[in-house]
Amino acid sequence: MKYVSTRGTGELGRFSDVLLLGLAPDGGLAMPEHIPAFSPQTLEALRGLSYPELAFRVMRPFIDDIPEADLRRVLHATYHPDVFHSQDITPLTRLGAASPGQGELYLLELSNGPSLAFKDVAMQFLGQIFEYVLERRGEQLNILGATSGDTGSAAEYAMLGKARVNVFMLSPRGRMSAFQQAQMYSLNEPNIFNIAVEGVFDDCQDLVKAVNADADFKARFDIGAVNSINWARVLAQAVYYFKAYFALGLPPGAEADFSVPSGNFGNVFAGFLAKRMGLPVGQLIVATNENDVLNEFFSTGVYHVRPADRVAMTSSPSMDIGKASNFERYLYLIAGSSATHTLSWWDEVGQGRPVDLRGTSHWDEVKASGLLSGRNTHQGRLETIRRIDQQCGRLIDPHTADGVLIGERHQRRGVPMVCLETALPAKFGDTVQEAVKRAPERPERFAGIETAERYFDVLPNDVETLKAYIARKLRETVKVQEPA
Ligand SMILES: Cc1ncc(COP(=O)(O)O)c(C=O)c1O
Ligand SMILES: N[C@@H](CCOP(=O)(O)O)C(=O)O
Repeated sequence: MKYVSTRGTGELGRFSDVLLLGLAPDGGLAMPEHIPAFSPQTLEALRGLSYPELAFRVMRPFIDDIPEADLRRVLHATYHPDVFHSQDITPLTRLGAASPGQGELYLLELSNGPSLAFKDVAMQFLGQIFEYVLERRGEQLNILGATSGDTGSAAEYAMLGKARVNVFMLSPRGRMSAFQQAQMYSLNEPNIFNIAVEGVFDDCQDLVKAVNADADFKARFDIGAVNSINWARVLAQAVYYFKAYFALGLPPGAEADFSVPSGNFGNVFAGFLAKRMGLPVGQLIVATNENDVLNEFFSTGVYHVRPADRVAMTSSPSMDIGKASNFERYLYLIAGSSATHTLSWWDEVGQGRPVDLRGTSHWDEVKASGLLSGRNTHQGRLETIRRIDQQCGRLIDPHTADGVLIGERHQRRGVPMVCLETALPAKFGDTVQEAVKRAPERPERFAGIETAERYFDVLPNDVETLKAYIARKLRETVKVQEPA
């Protein structure tokens, strides 16, 4: 399978190339040349497979430059019950019926991995596959990432002790939960560099893109990416939609709906990918918090990114995002894989102008694509956490609550609604406490983490300062020599 950029300047290579590349040189995102779809028979043959085998079958059409046996080995090492604390890796739990006469509500548990968020599912794969590809090529990778709280720790846990990888992780200073900050900043490892940026998540993400846009710096310092701008992240996330669908035990071809707490649009795009691959996904619900740029688009046809000073601090902080990176992949597909369209739309986005699809055939395509949306607020979040706790005996985190509430609003008679559990409540103790008047349980390994010593540097929102920092840290790191 060959990969191209959403903005169209030539081929990017095959899977291993785009894995290490992260972002395309023209600033676009890597996409497969086409999306292979399973026939109904092939799809049925996936039913009942173990997670690693299912992952192999779903990902294989996109990864044809790694020998089958090696890919299987990597996937079996990644998706191990010891890592995800469940034989099913991503178990599906029935919550009950939202209201009489409506379909059943389910929770897809994605957050039982090392960092207690859904990011682990794909990030653990990235840790393994990076190591495999870098080893084969004899190369080194310096990952530059941006986090609003969960990608950071998932990436750092996945890359801990990896000899060929360093992680530079940008986080918005003071805008993550106390647990999230402690989880990342307490790591004192030679290959991990935590950087608190004076800005919001979007500033961090823009810095990542700006560093990647400097071709000389990127090549000189082997800069790679772990955010969902990296195709491998999205691909690995598509697998759990298949797993959940088969776990529902529906008759062949019957539809299931999914509700996805959304910010950077990676998770819901992975669901859209699964749908395009032939999985009978009906509605894909894009659930946002008060930072509702995506809800605005799906309700009006206008995508208008929010400048940093208009990104609110909310009680689902990991979704405090005003620019959704993977939205570019979605619009690229909506436009029939047209890089010309994406290029002109992102030219507008780059200049702070809206992309307005109202009255166009593209808007018809959007409406036919199955994506719908809704927006939640602090009050709705608290009430949902409380209600699901009381009615179902299940404590959920604030982001998952956004997904559950908006999912319920879109429920269809007789169609199951699967709500993605994107983090565990332990990560957002204050909000959960406010909702149910008790502290969420946390795994023993995180006891008292908030009081641990913290290791991070503070940088201004400035790309040249960041590049100088990376260069200096790599010079100082004994095991990484500055390239000649
Ligand atoms: C807990 C949680 N929920 C939801 C999201 C939103 O997911 P996405 O950015 O893939 O839309 C994030 C961050 O990405 C998150 O950390
Ligand atoms: N919510 C994320 C932000 C980045 O998302 P990603 O999926 O693009 O890595 C976070 O918690 O860091």
